[in-house]
Amino acid sequence: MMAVEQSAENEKEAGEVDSELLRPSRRGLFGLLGAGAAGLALGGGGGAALASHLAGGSEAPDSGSVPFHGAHQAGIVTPAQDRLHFAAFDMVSGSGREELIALLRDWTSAAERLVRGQEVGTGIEPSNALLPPDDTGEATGLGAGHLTLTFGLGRRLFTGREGASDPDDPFGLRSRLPRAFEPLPSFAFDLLDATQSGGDLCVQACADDPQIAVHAIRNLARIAVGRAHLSWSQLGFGRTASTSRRQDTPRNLFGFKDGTANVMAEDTASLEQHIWAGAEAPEWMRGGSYLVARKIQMTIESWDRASLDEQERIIGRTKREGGPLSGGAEFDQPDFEAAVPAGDTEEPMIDVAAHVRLAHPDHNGGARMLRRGYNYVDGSNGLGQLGAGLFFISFQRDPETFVRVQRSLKPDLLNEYIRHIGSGLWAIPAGVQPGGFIAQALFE
Ligand SMILES: C=CC1=C(C)c2cc3[nH]c(cc4nc(cc5[nH]c(cc1n2)c(C)c5CCC(=O)O)C(CCC(=O)O)=C4C)c(C)c3C=C
Ligand SMILES: [Fe+2]
Repeated sequence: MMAVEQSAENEKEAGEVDSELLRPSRRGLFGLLGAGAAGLALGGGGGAALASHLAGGSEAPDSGSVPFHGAHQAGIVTPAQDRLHFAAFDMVSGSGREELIALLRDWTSAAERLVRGQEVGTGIEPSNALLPPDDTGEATGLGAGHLTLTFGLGRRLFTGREGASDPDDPFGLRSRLPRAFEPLPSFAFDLLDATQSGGDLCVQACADDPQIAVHAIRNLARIAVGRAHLSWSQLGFGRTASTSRRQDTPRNLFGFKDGTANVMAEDTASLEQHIWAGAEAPEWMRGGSYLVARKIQMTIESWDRASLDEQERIIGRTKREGGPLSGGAEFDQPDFEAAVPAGDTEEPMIDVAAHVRLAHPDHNGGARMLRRGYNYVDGSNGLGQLGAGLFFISFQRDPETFVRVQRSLKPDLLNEYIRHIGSGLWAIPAGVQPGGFIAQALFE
């Protein structure tokens, strides 16, 4: 026990120890000797930890690490980190069930290390210097940065390629398709770009540091080579939702607080009711969820020319405090019946086409989702306009929730300033157990 603590203590400084191996300082040497001594006292275990150090990894999680294993995948109710790298992958044609399972196993092993702030595989030093290192190295020394990796399965894995002649069931999953996993319909005003939509698999990498999230996707893409390829990805730089009451509400690129009325981690009853798939779902999906991603371009230059009154009318909340226009503070309930006299008649304080009215559960049969989106800026278009917007992500027990809310946003005043340009829907299987792999129950 003492020896385990000792090796864990040493491993806390794994990044330091690794670099110190190349240029051993007194402190580095002492750390290694300490680990070595502990290894001798322990026998195999401590020795393995030292061997792991020498191989460029550490076995103890970094203090900023979020556990990978659990009943649900991390990265849903985890307090939203500030950085995103979202990636969609397509299985290479000709690959089948065996390749898919092998890929999910390999991604699991890599993810278990990455979220602990460890290098993948044998790290940045290969066993043979003539070979490329297993890990690309740019996150070495950065720690875990609260990295979460959330894996999703696209509908095509179950249904086969569109237009392919029956029986096209390359992954043997046709009979496992959940009833709720219907494709998203097209919505009014959609201007979707196929090169930024869909995918057989998705990985949502969130972290405190963009380099950690980018490193994770890059290394998962390398591991996938020959089985799946990266089809598109999106960087996000500022969370646009809180997923815990402990977090302050952030702002989107329209400058409004976003994520106020979200389903929060502390609200376990709402999570059970609205976010986690339950008895209605096949067993492998229970405890999972559905992820909808929408890349929504925001015409921020025209928004910036709208008056404050107009901006607040469109959203239905005040810009500074985020309180409902019917009165009260940020977390007070909006009163959609509240009205003010206007000539001979009355005018609702929250416009009939304000975003929060149309998106509110009262307007959608009680439907609720957990929003976890990010701001993005992809550069500019050469006409003085930023390619900027919201990479909207929501988790819900049934994709129908998103469909319902998005349909009710048809008359939304916001639509004049936004365009949906990318879209995807993935089934997010339940969490991974130690020794298991992503979506294991689907293949049993
Ligand atoms: C289909 C779902 C939604 C899309 C797409 C969407 C896009 C979108 N939203 C904002 C800004 C805000 N949204 C706010 C609230 C809000 N939005 C949705 C759903 C979608 N938004 C919901 C369910 C809610 C909560 C409604 C409620 O229960 O009151 C707010 C207000 C603050 C908040 O509660 O988060 C803002 C601001 C933008 C800019 C946008 C597309 C670019
Ligand atoms: Fe919204």
